[in-house]
Amino acid sequence: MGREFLDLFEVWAESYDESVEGHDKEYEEVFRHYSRILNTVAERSHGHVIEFGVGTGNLTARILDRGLKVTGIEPSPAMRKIAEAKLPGKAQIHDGDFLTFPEVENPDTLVSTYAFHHLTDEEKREAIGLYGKLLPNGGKIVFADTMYESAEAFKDAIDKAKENGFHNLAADLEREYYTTIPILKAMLEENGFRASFSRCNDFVWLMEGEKF
Ligand SMILES: C[S@@+](CC[C@H](N)C(=O)[O-])C[C@H]1O[C@@H](n2cnc3c(N)ncnc32)[C@H](O)[C@@H]1O
Repeated sequence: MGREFLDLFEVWAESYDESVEGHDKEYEEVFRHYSRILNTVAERSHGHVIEFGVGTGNLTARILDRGLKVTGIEPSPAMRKIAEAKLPGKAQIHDGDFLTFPEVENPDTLVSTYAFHHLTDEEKREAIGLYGKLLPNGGKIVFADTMYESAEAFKDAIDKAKENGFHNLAADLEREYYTTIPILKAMLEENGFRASFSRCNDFVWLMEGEKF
C-alpha cells in the first residue's frame, strides 16, 4: 500500500542516479551526504536485512558489500529493472511495498532510505505495528528519510522552499506524507521499540528502532 506515487518513479528511474549526485539545485540539500547516509544505514544493519523501496539498488549494494543477506522489496517495475541489472544474481528483489510483501524468513534488520514518506501516518503506524511482530528482540528498523522536529519546522521548510523559488520541492513537501519525529517516536515506542533519531542534512534524519 502507499503506491500512489509510483507513476513518478516509472519516469524518474532512468535519471534517478544523476539526481542523487545533487545536480538538481532544488534537491541538492535533500541528497547532500547521500553516500554517507546509505553507508550509515548499511553499517547499522545486521543479519538478514529486508530493504523497502530499493530504488536503483544503491543501499542494497552497500549492504551486500558488508557480507549481509538482503531481500529487496520495490513496487516500481522500472526501478526493479535497474536494481536487478546493477546487482545480477546478488539479491532477490520482489514486487511489494512497506505493507504488502512476500513472506521473509527470520529478518533481523528492516532498512529503507528516502521512501517511508510515501505512506500516510496511518499507514506508517500499521507498518511499524507489523514490523514489531516480525522482528525478534534485538532486531532493528533503520530508516533514513525526510522528517521534521515539529509541525512548525515542517511549515518553515515549505515556506523556505517557496522563498527560494524551489516550486517542485515545495509541491513535493506538500503532496507526499512527511511527518514529525514525535509522531514516529510514539509509533515506535507503542510497538516495543527503543527509538533514536539523528540528523543527516537539513531534510533527512536517521530513525532507528531497536526491539526489546
Ligand atoms: C526516492 S526513491 C529512493 C530509492 C532508494 N531507497 C535510495 O535511497 O536511493 C523512493 C523509492 O521508494 C519506492 N516506493 C514508493 N512507494 C513505496 C511503497 N509504498 N513501499 C515501498 N517502496 C515505495 C519508489 O518506487 C522508489 O523506488
